[in-house]
Amino acid sequence: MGSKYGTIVMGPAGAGKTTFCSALIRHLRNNKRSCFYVNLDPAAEEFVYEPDLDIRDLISLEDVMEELHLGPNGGLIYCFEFLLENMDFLTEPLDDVTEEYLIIIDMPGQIELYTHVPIIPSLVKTLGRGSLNISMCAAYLLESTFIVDRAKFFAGTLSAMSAMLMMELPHVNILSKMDLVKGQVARKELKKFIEPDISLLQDAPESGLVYEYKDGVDNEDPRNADNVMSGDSFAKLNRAVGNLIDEFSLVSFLKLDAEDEDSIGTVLSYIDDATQFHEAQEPREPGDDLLMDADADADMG
Ligand SMILES: Nc1nc2c(ncn2[C@@H]2O[C@H](COP(=O)(O)OP(=O)(O)OP(=O)(O)O)[C@@H](O)[C@H]2O)c(=O)[nH]1
Repeated sequence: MGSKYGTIVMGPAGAGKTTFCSALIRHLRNNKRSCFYVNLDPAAEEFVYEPDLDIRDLISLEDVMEELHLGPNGGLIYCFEFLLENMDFLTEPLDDVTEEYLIIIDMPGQIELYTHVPIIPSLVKTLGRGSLNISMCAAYLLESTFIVDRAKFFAGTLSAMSAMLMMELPHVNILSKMDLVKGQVARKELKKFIEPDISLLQDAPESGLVYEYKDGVDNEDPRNADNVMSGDSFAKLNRAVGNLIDEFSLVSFLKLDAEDEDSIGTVLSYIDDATQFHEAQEPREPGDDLLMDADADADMG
């Protein structure tokens, strides 16, 4: 177990990452806990709480785009490659952070940074290794308004899973901006998204299916369709994706409303569990293990 604790806050653009970081910092301060806030978004603009460490002091996306004539995504990848070559910028200040701090790392919204290229996974490995040895957990935010469109919601769930696979970290999934769907969706309906219920995907209307036939062919025969997928294949694909999510039963979401202290507190307690911060604070009494074994035996019996 590491003697430093941290969370890396990820998720698609606009999911509410920076707002969540601010809410988390506010909550930690209210509860007399310390935190060390790291901004790794080289295109970030404004912060409620000034970062303790900011990638923009090393490199700015604007400069990279201007000087190297790169677009925003290529520029971002360049910034992270530059950071990886200059890891002292990150590791030296973090070396001095002590165990009572929660290190909060605010990431950019381009999900390809964690799902397509191994840049962030290798950065995370560096932080978790060696003298730093930070016990990390990923906090992955998905916007709750996605649930109005099931396909979009499940695509978002897949991106969360993809990040889980790439990062190989304890992972907390969060549905952000819950205030925007509160009162709009019945509690029972919402539950099917919190613990993704794949029947939602199977029941999805097969809208969007297009059959296009070439001229002069038998239009009754789907094999002559010039494109896309038949209704059957589409339903089959949905089923396969649904089963994949279902078998990966680790995917469930915590509800977050950045203005609601209780929801922040709940998310924080999951982060503390995932980083094993809780465990380090509450050392077990000798004999606890025996008690647990006895309980387990009783349950088995
Ligand atoms: N209603 C509501 N709005 C929120 C909440 N959290 C964030 N927002 C809004 O969502 C927008 C995006 O929030 P950010 O925190 O900037 O999102 P981000 O994920 O950091 O964005 P990028 O860094 O650009 O990827 C802002 O207008 C926020 O005010 C929330 O809990 N409720």
